[in-house]
Amino acid sequence: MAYQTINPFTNQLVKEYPAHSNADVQAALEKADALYHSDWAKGDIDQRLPILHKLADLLDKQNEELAKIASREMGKLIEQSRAEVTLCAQIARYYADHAKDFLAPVKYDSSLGEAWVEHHPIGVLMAVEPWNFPYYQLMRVLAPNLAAGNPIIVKHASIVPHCAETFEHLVREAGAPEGAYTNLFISSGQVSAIIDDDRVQGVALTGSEKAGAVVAAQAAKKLKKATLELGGNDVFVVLDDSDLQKAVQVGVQARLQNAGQVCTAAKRFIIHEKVADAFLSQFSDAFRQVKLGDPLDESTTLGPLSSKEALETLTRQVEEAVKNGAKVHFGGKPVDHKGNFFEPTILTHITRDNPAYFEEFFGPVAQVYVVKDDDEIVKLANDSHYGLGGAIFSQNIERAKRLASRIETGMVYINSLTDTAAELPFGGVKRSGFGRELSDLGIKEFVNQKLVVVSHQ
Ligand SMILES: NC(=O)C1=CN([C@@H]2O[C@H](COP(=O)(O)OP(=O)(O)OC[C@H]3O[C@@H](n4cnc5c(N)ncnc54)[C@H](O)[C@@H]3O)[C@@H](O)[C@H]2O)C=CC1
Ligand SMILES: CCCCCC(=O)O
Repeated sequence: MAYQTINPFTNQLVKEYPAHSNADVQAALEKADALYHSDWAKGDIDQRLPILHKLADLLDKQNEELAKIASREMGKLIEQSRAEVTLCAQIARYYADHAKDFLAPVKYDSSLGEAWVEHHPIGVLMAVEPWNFPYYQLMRVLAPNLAAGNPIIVKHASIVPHCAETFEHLVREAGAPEGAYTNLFISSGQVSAIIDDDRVQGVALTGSEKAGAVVAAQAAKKLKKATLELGGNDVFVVLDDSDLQKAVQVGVQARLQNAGQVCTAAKRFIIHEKVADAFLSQFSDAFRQVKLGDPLDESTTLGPLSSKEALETLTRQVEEAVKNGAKVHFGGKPVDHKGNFFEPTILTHITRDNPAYFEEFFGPVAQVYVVKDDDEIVKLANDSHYGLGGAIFSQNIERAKRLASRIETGMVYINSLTDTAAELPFGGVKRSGFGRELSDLGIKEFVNQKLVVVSHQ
């Protein structure tokens, strides 16, 4: 697995990073485990939280430089890369300000005596992260666990090594001791060996269902906890009583942000039959306005996919969908360009026997389904192997809330795209994974919630 920076807009190799050896892995494990057994990890949380404040300040100060590194390495529009760096600073500050309260002892009334639950770090964690939010995915694991005292060893995606290395340098510059956060350019086999190591107590993975299944099994074999943030095939429901203009405008953003490479992107558009024609017409018009180009050019509205392989996969998926009966309402093809561009695309008439019906399209390809009532919406939304997020547009909030409760996902947003914020839990069900990141839930995934009881006897 070569760690390479290849600019997705030019497909030019920029830099190759040397892989870390098994000796490097052992050294990282020794440093992380030694830190876990030190007062830094097990002692007062107040010695760790200033690092997160400093990290947030560094992210804000270096936002433009960090954003350019990400846009050049994985193709995200520069404005979206800036927003990602800002979001990372917000997550760092959130845990700097709230972790102490989240991890404070919780008293329990009990007939057995004075009882409370303490929160202790459990040890070294292995994080395995994807390229699509090259900094945010790392911060989602680092911030809560640095506050809690769990050292992190991370394997980032092989196509974003510059982001990976830069993030590690920032964490050290913020004052984190050696062993608190270590980035390793390693293979899947080396990840497996790390998970197997008795000094590692848990695994956090964000990525594909395939990677999640393999890594979670490796963790389970050694009875280690895992959190998995995997793929999604999220619905974007537009009801007959929605603000259609807003639904179209948000729908375009929800499908095309990050060139559609978002686990919680809107992928299955479920439109009430009364507004289907109007929605499709306005949605197509909006796709027609899209400007493909260099992600660093502020006027670009659709950048390239992250890699040649991602473009080949998406092209194959669309071809297969059409072969099995889908209709191309708009777009449908890769763009003849040196970069990895795919046209903004709308597919309709996807029947349940079409493989596309159950597939996630990790790119600017919208599947549109037309339904007649709310029961059909719920049936269609839940007829999926995934259960990550979802969005419902309606001006009848009570109706939307009822639908939100019936949709089998980990998150539902009403009159908004499926978003994320430090203070809100993120995660899904079914093959979208398990566990939650961010909020008060995220910081408790890898702590020992330890009961202490002082008997009255
Ligand atoms: N839930 C989410 O936020 C994301 C989900 N995805 C899903 O992943 C798919 C492909 O994106 P990729 O980044 O290529 O996902 P991927 O699952 O191939 O890679 C994610 C991370 O897992 C690592 N990995 C893969 N197989 C592994 C193994 N056997 N052992 C250890 N590590 C392994 C990769 O090197 C990378 O660091 C997308 O189609 C989407 O479904 C991708 C990005 C984000
Ligand atoms: C803005 C939403 C972030 C989703 C991160 C993901 O694709 O895993």
